[in-house]
Amino acid sequence: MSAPFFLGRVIDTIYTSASDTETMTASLTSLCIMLAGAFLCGGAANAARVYIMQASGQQIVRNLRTSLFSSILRQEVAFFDRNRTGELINRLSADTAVVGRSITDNLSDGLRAVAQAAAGVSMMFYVSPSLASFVLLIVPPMAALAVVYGRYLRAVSKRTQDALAQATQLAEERISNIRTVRAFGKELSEVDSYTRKADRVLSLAKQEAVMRAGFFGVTGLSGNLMILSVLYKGGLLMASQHMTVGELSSFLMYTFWVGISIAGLSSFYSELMKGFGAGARLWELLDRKPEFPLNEGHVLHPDQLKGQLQFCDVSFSYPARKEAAIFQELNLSVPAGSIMAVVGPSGSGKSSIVSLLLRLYDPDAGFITIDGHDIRDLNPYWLRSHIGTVSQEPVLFSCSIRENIAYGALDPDAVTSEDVYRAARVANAFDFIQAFPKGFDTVVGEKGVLLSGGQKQRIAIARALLKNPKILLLDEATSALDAENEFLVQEALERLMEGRTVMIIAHRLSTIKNADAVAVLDQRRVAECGPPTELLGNRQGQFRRLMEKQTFNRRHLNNSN
Ligand SMILES: Nc1ncnc2c1ncn2[C@@H]1O[C@H](COP(=O)(O)OP(=O)(O)OP(=O)(O)O)[C@@H](O)[C@H]1O
Repeated sequence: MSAPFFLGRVIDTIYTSASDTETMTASLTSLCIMLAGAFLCGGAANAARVYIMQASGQQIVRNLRTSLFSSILRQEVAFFDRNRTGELINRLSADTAVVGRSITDNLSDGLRAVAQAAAGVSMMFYVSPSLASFVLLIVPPMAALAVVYGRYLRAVSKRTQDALAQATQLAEERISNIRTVRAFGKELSEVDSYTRKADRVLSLAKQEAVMRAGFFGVTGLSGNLMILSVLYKGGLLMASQHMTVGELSSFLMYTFWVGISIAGLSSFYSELMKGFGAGARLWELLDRKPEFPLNEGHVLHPDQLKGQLQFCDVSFSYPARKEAAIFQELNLSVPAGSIMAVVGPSGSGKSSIVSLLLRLYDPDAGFITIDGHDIRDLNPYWLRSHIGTVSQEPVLFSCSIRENIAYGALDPDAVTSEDVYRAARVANAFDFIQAFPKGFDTVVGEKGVLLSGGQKQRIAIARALLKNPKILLLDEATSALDAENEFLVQEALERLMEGRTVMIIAHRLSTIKNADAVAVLDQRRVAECGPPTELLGNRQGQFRRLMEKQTFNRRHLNNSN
C-alpha cells in the first residue's frame, strides 16, 4: 500500500536533489530499504491471508454440509415424498460448493480489494484532497448500478441452481435405475432429456454472462475514466504549481490501485450475490423444523414392553394426497406375542399399516397404541429401536455384508464378529456368505445389486435378528423364489418370528395358515378378522373370495381343501 507513496517520494527525491549526488544516493538508499521492507511485509501478510481464508472457508463448507445432511435426515418421511432425492443431493453438493466458493476463493480476495480500495482512497485524499474529490464523483452512479446488478444476479443464480437440481435429479434417478433404462432401450431418449435440462442451465448461465459482461465493461470503462480525469485535472494542478510531479505519480498509481481494487470488488460482489442466490434454498433447508421430533418423548423400560398393538378408529391419508383416504375408522388389535397376517387387494393399505406403526406418518384421527401407550407419546427413536422390519425388497447399503448385518444393532460398533455369524446362521445366510471369496467382507454393491433376491432377504433377516426387536413387521416377498431359497427364507423367517409380536403382510397361504389371526383390509377398514381356518371356512367371506382370486395361491388353496 505504501509503494506508490514511496515511489512518489523517490521521484521527488531524484528531481529535487539531482544536483547533490551524495544526498540523493543516501536518501534513495534509505527509501529503497524502506520500500523493500514494505514489500516483504506485504508478501507475508498476503500469504497469511490466503491460508487463513482458505482454511477457514473450507471449514465453513464442511460445517455447512454436515449441518445440511443432519437437517435433511431429521425431516419427517412426508418431506421426502415431496422433495426428490436428486434435488436434495444437488443442494448438498453443488449449492454448498457455490456458497463455499463465494466464501473461500472470493471472500479473501474481496476483503483484500475492500482494504486496498479503502486505503487507496485514503491515500488519494492524503496526497491531493481536491483531485480525490473530483475523481471519486464516479462512485455514486457505480454503486447504484452494482445494486441493480446484484439483485439480478441473485435471482439468476437461484434459478440456475434450481435448474441444476432438476438435471441432477434426472441423472440420479436414471443412473440408479440403469437396469430399467437398459431393459427399455431408453439410453438415447434419456440423454436427450438430460440435454434439455442441461440446456436450461446453459441458457441461464448465458443470461448471467451477458449481465456480467455488461457490468464488467462498465466498471472497466469507469476505471479508465478515473485515470483520464486524474491526468487532465492533475496536469492542470501541476501546471498551476499545486502538485509536484511525484505527487501526481503517486496519485496516478493509487488511482490504478483503486481501479484494480474496484475490478476485484465487482468480481467479489458478483460471486457474493451468486452465493446468496444459491444459498437461499440451503438456508430454508437448514432452518426447516421436522414435523415430528426424532428423539423426544416417553420411554418405557424394556421389561414393561409386551408388544400388544392396537389401532383405534384410525383415519389416515398421505400428506401428499390428502384427498384420497387410505383408512377410515380402522380398528385392529394384535395381542402380544401373536402373529397377525394382513391381507387385502393391492392398494388396500397393507404397507401403510407398517408405515403408521413405525410412525413414519401420523393418523389424521384415531390413535395407535403399544401396550396401551399412544405411540405419539413415545420417543420415536426408542419406538423404532423395538420394531424390526423385513421388507419385500430389502435395502442393503453399498458396504460389506458384515456391516449390513451389524447395521441392525443399536450400537453397530459394539457388535462382535461372533454376533454377526450367529445371526447369519439363524437366518440361513452363513453358508452362502462364507462361500464368497471375501466371505463377510464381500461388498454387496449399491442397494445390494450383487446379491440374489433370496440372499438379500436372508441378510435382512440376520440384520433384524441382531436388532432383537419385540415387534416385527414383515412384508413377505410376492416374487417367487426357487424351491430351495424359498425353504431357507421361510425357515429363517419362522425362527425370526419366535417369541415376538408379528404383523406380516402375507402373500402365501402357508404363511397365512400359520398365523394366529388374519386381518382382511378392504374399503379403508378391516373387513374381516379372525383365525385363518375360521375365515377360510366361510365360503361367502371376503377372505375366502380374496384367496380364490389370487391365482398364485390357487394351487395351495386346492391342496388345502
Ligand atoms: N407416500 C405415499 N404418498 C401418497 N400416496 C401413497 C403413498 N404410499 C402409498 N400411497 C397410496 O396409498 C394406497 C395404499 O398403498 P399401500 O402401499 O399401503 O397398499 P398395499 O395394500 O400395500 O398395496 P400392494 O399390495 O400393492 O403393495 C395406494 O393407493 C397408494 O397409491
